[in-house]
Amino acid sequence: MEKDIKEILFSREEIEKKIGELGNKIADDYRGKDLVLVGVLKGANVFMSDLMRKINIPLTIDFMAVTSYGLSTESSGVVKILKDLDHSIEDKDVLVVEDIIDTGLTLHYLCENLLSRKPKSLKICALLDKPDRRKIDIPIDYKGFDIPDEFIVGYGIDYAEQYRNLPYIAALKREVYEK
Ligand SMILES: O=P(O)(O)OC[C@H]1O[C@H](OP(=O)(O)OP(=O)(O)O)[C@H](O)[C@@H]1O
Ligand code: HPA
Ligand SMILES: [Mg+2]
Repeated sequence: MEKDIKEILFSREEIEKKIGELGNKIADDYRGKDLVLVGVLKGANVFMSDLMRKINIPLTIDFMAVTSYGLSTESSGVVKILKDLDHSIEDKDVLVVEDIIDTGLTLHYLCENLLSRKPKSLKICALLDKPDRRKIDIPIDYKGFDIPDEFIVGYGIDYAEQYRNLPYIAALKREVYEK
């Protein structure tokens, strides 16, 4: 896997430090509320499991699985729901946990869908923000890092379902996906 990596953008240690800061902020803001973390599978799986252990207040978790990239580096523009939430979010304080916001199409679609279920509040926590490629504006309430316009892998994030198990966040060499 390492031979396909162009550059490591954030090390395991940098990610851990940032998630500690995000977790503290979220715990302060949601103390006394009915917090539900909604993880967006599969990409946010690793981020979600580290983040929730840094939010030191009572909370519940749930997951949705959506996909729009498939085996490509370009969004198909069609967001497909593969798995829905297990529980109702009506009157809950929902925080969507996402690994990366690129075009914004996935979260735009997801937030519209979640808002129709009448949560008390809906906010977004994203580890990575790639603003150069945005097609739809998405307000990010809790953000980890800004990233350049490169195709990213690692720490849960894939190219064609590979590289999710890298412990760091990296840019993939162009030659790997421009064949
Ligand atoms: O802002 P966007 O351009 O919509 O891209 C961001 C989304 O794309 C990726 O998911 P993907 O569709 O690859 O599914 P996955 O999480 O299973 O990898 C990523 O995990 C985000 O959910
Ligand atoms: O840079 C990316 N890498 C992997 N998956 C993605 N989905 C949107 N952007 C990306
Ligand atoms: Mg993907």
